[in-house]
Amino acid sequence: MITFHELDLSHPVVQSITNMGFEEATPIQAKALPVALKGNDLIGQAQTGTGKTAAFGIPLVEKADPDLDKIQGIIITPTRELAVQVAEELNRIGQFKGVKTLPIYGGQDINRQIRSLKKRPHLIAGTPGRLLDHLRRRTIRMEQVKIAVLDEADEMLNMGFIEDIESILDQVPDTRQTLLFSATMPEPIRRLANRFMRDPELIRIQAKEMTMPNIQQQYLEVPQKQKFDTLCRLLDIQSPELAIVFGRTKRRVDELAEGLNKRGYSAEGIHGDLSQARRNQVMHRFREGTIDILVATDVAARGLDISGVTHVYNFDIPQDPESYVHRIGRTGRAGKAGLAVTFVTPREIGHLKTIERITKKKMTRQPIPSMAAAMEGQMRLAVETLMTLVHEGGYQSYRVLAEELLEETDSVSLLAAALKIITKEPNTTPVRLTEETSPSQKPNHFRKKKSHHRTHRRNRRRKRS
Ligand SMILES: Nc1ncnc2c1ncn2[C@@H]1O[C@H](COP(=O)(O)OP(=O)(O)OP(=O)(O)O)[C@@H](O)[C@H]1O
Ligand SMILES: [Mg+2]
Repeated sequence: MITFHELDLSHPVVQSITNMGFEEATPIQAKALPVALKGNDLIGQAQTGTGKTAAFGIPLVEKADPDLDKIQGIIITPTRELAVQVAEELNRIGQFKGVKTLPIYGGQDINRQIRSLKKRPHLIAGTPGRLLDHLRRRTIRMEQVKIAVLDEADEMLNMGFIEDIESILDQVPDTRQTLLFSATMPEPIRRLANRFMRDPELIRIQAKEMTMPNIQQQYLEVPQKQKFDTLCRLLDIQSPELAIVFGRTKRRVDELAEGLNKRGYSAEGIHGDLSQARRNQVMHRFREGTIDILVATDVAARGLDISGVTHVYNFDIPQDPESYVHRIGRTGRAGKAGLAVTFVTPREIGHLKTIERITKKKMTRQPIPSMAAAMEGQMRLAVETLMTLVHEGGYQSYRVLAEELLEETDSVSLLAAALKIITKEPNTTPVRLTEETSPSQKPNHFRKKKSHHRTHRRNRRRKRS
């Protein structure tokens, strides 16, 4: 194990890392930091939730000069939410050194961004389209950029961002250092990446499986029409602290969020058709626990780090194994435990097997839970709620009333009635979902279809986020 003191970092950087509660470097950090600090290009691959952000964030902050009022590093991310999150983590790493990072993304008022840029951030985390926009307007200049990072590099290339990324990197001085990170790095992507990089060192944390061992993986074979009731029962039985439910399309996400609310769960949906203000609001409410179920398209599959996500439900089976790995990786982060449950219709079993083969990990089959099991789960939760209160106290003012009641009625009847009141009995309000098609049996089919036509790429990008 390597502590951050052994890594030759400056005092203010060590101070902020300590302040963030990091004690030891994670394996990818231990291997990538010395290479990145030395100034070499690198391709870093390690499983989800293992601290890749700090693996590039620490060198970015370490190499930035807080007294130079110029942009000195850029991080390109596939989604807006990820740009925001990466900027936040880098601001924490830079807090004592005085290195500031600004997120720049589409859907936010450009004039407001221009005003923020005038405050002279040292680092920028942004999405490709909006970064290019600022470069064209010359509101971002990159003459002083020394490090460029592509986070979730393979996803950006899948999404057809390659030309945008090339145009951005074209404007960064050739002497720059380039770092590329992702939990998944298919071979063709690595070859392609070499175009942007000089002699990159490949740093891979070798693992038997693509997924983290602390994520328990299960699947249920469920007919399409029973999926929603099954999800509700699982939620009743498992009572997740925070859960993400992934749906295939935007319509699916809207319908699922609405259906869950009808049945008394506190859920909100996020996808690329919502206004950016709304997307930010939903993420904020989920992070602080105001809602406990986030229903999402794959827009939330990459990189998002929300502590307390205990469960991931793939309501619709993901399109390809990479997407599966990233989706379930929203739980089980930083060593915590997590449970991932995937629904598969009888005709999708072949697709599930493909995912298992590529991730080199078997999912455990679970039966469809019964209504009685859901009821039992909710009763157990009621008892837990009650016992927590008993231990915590704070019900003194109810004691006299309780004693009076006990004079007239027996204690078991009283307690049983009280439990019935606090138990949320399974709700069976009818909910109808529009049918969705299954993913293609050829998991990577859309990746092979390359188009260099700009409008086409833009359309596809919009469809995916
Ligand atoms: N050395 C460390 N010690 C303890 N916690 C850490 C350490 N490094 C990072 N973390 C925490 O671990 C969590 C996951 O980190 P991060 O988001 O960087 O993972 P990632 O590898 O980028 O995952 P993904 O592939 O999903 O993007 C974060 O909450 C981060 O603050
Ligand atoms: Mg990440």
